[in-house]
Amino acid sequence: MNSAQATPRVSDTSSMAHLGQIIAVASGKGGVGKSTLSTNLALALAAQGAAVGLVDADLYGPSVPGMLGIKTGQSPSMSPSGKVMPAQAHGIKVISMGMLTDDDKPAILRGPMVSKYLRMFILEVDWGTLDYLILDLPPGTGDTQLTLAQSFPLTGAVIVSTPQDVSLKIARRGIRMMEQVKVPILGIVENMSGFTCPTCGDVTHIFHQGGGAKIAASLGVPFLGAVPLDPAIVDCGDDGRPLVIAYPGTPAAAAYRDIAATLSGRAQTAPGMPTPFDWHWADDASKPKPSPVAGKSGGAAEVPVAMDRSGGRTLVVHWQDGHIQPIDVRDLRLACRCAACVDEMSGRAVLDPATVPLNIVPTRIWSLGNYAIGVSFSDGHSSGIYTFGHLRRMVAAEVEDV
Ligand SMILES: Nc1ncnc2c1ncn2[C@@H]1O[C@H](COP(=O)(O)OP(=O)(O)OP(=O)(O)O)[C@@H](O)[C@H]1O
Repeated sequence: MNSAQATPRVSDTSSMAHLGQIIAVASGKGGVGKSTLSTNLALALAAQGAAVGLVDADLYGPSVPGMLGIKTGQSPSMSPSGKVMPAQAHGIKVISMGMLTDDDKPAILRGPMVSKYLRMFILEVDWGTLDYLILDLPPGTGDTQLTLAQSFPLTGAVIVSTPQDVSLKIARRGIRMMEQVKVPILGIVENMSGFTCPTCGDVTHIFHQGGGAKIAASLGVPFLGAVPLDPAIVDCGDDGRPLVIAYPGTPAAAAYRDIAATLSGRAQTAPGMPTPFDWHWADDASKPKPSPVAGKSGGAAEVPVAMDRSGGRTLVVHWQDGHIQPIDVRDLRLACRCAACVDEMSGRAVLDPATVPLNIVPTRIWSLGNYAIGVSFSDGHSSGIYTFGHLRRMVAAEVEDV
């Protein structure tokens, strides 16, 4: 187990509050359309009126400047306070390694330098006050992902996949990696999921459909939408005018806007409970404060407004729609979906309920973004992430095989 797994992170959100929601766009493998999604998502959020920054965190193969028509190889100017001025393109602020080097000369950087540049891109850029900072991660599960997850209070990650089984399996691995480093999964996007006819605009499904939605359901994370394959996206990438700007009427542009609307809707379902919190179960220290807004019918089903304990063995979750849900703490342990408890590929349970002590209790419960909680238990297990959706859907049947 590495240090990221051993030491759950409790975010210090206060010093980075001006960055707004920090959303990482990730994929298990390259070429699935991550940079295209990051760029169009950032523009779609900006079109809703949000202040948006975009970090091209792919230091080795920066593609965002090309997609946005930003000049490369020119040193950015500095603000009077000594911060790097981001480029401005189509109403969003952007920083990329491509702005510092010619884009045909990929950066050769050792691990510590990767970390240094990423910190600079996030902390030493004059972002002003943002609603969203979108991070376009390089493909895979390496240094960049770990640095970002461990150093910054990410609101969560959007995972991009394509419909082929192999991609979806790799996406599942990416999700597991994010969960291991305690980054909540905001959802999965299936890209290139059907073909948009350039003549009539109809979408034909040339690969099988629905794999992204199925994986999302099996992992208990939201499915954010499917973006069809559209040849115009490639031309837009080459022309520096992303699809939502150049061809806003296409099905793919509508898909990007829907994804942005879903993500921002989720961000706005607050106020839930104030975060961050780090609740010590035994003495009730640092118990999460309840939301200023009490639960009532018509509220959101998957937003908790308070958490409590009852009798030492029951976690009581009060939801925004007024539902009060008692959860036995051993059931909570048995419902863990981390890679050690559920097989990564098949989704089958690996945890043997007989190995979980009857008197198990949580030791700590902490907030992860505004989307999930992490729990460490008295048996030493602490790698599970419980999204609010997962908690809400926990029913006796899920844990009846005790
Ligand atoms: N829905 C789509 N329809 C057609 N082409 C697409 C679509 N999405 C992305 N592309 C094209 O696929 C190629 C790869 O996209 P992109 O660079 O966004 O992928 P990536 O996952 O960020 O790749 P990398 O791993 O290199 O960072 C680009 O040429 C892009 O224009």
